[in-house]
Amino acid sequence: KLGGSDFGLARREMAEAAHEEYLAARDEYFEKRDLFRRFGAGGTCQANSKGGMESMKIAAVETEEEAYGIATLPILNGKIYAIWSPSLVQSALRNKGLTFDIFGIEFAENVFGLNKETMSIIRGTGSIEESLVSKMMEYDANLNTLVLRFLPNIIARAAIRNRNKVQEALMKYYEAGMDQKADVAEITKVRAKVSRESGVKNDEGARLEMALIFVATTNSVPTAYWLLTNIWLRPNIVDRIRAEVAQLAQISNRADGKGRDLTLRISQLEGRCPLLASSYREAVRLGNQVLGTRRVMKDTVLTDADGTSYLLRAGVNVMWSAKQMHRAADVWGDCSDTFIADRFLAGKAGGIDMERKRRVSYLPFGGGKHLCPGRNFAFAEILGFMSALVLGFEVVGLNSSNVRMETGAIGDGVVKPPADGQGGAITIRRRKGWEDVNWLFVC
Ligand code: HEM
Repeated sequence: KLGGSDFGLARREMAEAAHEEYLAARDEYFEKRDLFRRFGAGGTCQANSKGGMESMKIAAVETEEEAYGIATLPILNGKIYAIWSPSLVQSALRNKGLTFDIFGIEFAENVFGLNKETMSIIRGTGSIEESLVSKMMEYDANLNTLVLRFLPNIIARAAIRNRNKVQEALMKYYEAGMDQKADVAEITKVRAKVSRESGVKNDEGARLEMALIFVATTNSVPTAYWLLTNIWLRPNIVDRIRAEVAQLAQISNRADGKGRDLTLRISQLEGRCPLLASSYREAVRLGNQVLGTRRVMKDTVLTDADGTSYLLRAGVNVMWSAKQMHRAADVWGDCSDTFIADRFLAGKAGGIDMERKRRVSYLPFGGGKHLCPGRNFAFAEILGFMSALVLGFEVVGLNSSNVRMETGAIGDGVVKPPADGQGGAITIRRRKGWEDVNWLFVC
């Protein structure tokens, strides 16, 4: 049965198997390299410093230096480069010879159903109704069926049906020119203006704008879920964060006599609510399982922190796993799989070296040219939401056995919680004495 939760399960199993294979390939590689090294015959992945060899070629390995951080993995008829050295990933992110554009463009064509004309413009140039929210979420849940590009009308029916509903609503919106009204967010206005000026037709522009809704929600919503559940499973953390947020709340009686206004200044959250900010970074660290991807556009040399250089051949894809980097025990400690709310508080890393290692290994928002432009917005919306929740609401019925972070499905950036209500129901209600509060957020 290719649909619904069975398909979701199969995708998770595929992703788990892929992750296991990735780790097994890395271990096998380390093991073989040590063997080669012992016999003095060569390694499976050769540093480039002695003559510009492609990584993975057998050649003499003379030194007993640290394990190489990259290797070639055979895949179907080709190969990919898999990187597990955090500093080499950083080097890949900064390098202009590697790009994500190609994948982004292919992804947009498939999953937003754009026509050839719009795609050629993109290649050349380089408020939703309540009911549409669930359509968007169903689309997101079934997105991977579309990404497969295999018989989409059969296996991606749910994704296409929900995509159509959202896009029809967007078309009405853009065709009526509502995006240019005074109270519309600047990002919406500017994007629509740019796409019109580039020659994208209104209906296609509307299809394309689904991308903004997609990128703005697909990772933020599950991240908010992992933050909420992990905080509320620890009552003492709720109390401590509540105390942090309470000192920022500016409360005044409303002029119309209808309760009180409570204003929270988002720009103060980072500096004055350190435990809340640390909990957010910890939820991001654990929930983010993104597979970073780049295409090597021309032969490119990457250099690792130890000075080892590798030649990467044009046309090959490069991948790395944020999950592996975010959970490496030598960086995050033995409890690297556990949520520790104060892990990111100043001075908790255990010295400057560890702090540096953590910084290099923390890649939830990618980097380089494609560094997520929504990361500060995500911080503001998730911490704003959470600070109001912790101050004025209580969460009832959360059960730790229902909060299960499994391996994400292929294509997931942030792993989604169990679907179809399998994570159990909870109730969110106003705290006593906070029923009359109207929440205001300013930057
Ligand atoms: C916790 C929330 C979020 C996470 C974990 C996240 C993560 C990411 C990652 C990993 C990338 C790819 C970067 C790379 O390959 O180097 C990305 C790209 C992107 N994100 Fe986010 N993101 C989040 C929230 C948002 C929000 C709220 C928006 C918009 C409002 C957004 C807009 C984008 C866009 C437009 C790109 C493409 C950038 C490009 O290709 O140049 N993201 N994000």
